[in-house]
Amino acid sequence: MDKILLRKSTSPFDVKIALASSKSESNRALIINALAKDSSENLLNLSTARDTQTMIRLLKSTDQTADVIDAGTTMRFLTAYFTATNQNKIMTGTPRMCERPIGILVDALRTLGAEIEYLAKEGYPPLHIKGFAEQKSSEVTIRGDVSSQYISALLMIAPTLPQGLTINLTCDLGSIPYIKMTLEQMKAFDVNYDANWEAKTIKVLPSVYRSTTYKVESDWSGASYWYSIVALSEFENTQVELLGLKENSLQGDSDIVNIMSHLGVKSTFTADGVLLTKIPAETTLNWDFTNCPDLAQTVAVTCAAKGIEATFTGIESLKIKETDRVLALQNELKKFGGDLVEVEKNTTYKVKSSQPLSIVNYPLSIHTYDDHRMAMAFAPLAMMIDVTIEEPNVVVKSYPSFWTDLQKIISFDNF
Ligand SMILES: O=C(O)C1=C[C@@H](OP(=O)(O)O)[C@@H](O)[C@H](O)C1
Ligand SMILES: C=C(OP(=O)(O)O)C(=O)O
Repeated sequence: MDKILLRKSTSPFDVKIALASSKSESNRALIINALAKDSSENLLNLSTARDTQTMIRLLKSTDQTADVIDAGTTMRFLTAYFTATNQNKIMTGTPRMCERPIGILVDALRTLGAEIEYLAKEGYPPLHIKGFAEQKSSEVTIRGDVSSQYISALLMIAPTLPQGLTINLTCDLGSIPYIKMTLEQMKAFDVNYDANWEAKTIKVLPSVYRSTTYKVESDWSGASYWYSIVALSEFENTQVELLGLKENSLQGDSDIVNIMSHLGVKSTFTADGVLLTKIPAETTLNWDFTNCPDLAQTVAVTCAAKGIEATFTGIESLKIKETDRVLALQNELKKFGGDLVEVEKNTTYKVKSSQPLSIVNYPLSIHTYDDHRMAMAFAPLAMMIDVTIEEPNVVVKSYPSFWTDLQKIISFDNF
């Protein structure tokens, strides 16, 4: 299936969606559980996302080469895990994965005493983890403005190191909720930490993970596409209940509740999840995505299509994700009269909107750049117009049942 044509929604809907579970929580639970030297049977509701299935496969595999495909957390978390457990492994992935930086994590692991070599370009996968004979330092200093995944990776192995670990963070921190998610999941497995966010230090003493039953929450990043669907639906009585989401979530992307309250969606928490209903939208939005970078594409498409004037900050990290998401958004928003215009170098962007949509070429066809979030962020346009999504299978990275779920509200053709 290399294209899918989504037919414009023609009626209101009232559906319940059993969302995919969070790949971020799942991948942390799997690493921590492996460090607790337990099987994964005590982990409930693990994600079916390819990123998580890849993590499960590679944790079990005895092959020397670990191919993470395009999973960033799997690459970064396993690099630290294989180091801490002194395994001789070659870490690799897709060509794009080999363009996503890992030098900051490798430098930190080398400071701790690991022997790691780059097999192609300095600072990028593929790399060869050769061993970790003895801990040379109990402290590392790393910058926190490139990817929080390096910090999460180091934190999870920290209690298993003979001297424990103190992490000193420099620069402006990004994706902090993901670091807090890591720390909370470590705590769930009985490991404590001492974090001083003012001083930007996190200390973990040598300690033992205690295996426990852990249930993964549904995925708030995946929920964001349903918020966009409700925001863009032309029918006032449309509503969607997303199952398995909690009001007090470990996931920073639960901020979508707040963002969408400005864009026309009300959230009401229920016994089973959250009910989304339509409310009037505001005309402008200013949002800093530093703590929720994965929501930026969803919100950009929603604002562009709804005619909401939006200013985005904190989206620098989008350039080093599955694709350069800033460029991908610019290219695709332009196809219906929108854009993402850089107004201050690398810091501030304005979403150009188009109301009514001004389609440059019919039929509207969205290129997805091997990025699941491009496919899912543009799919809600089907509330307003027929739209083709190219390479729709990309969604398997985080939300394999996305198209099946979408079929509950609209019809579409595969080709
Ligand atoms: O730790 C995690 O689970 C993630 C952290 C974020 O990455 P960065 O820290 O690189 O922003 C996020 O974009 C990614 O989808 C998942
Ligand atoms: C950036 C993402 O994932 P990762 O960095 O883990 O590949 C994502 O899922 O949007």
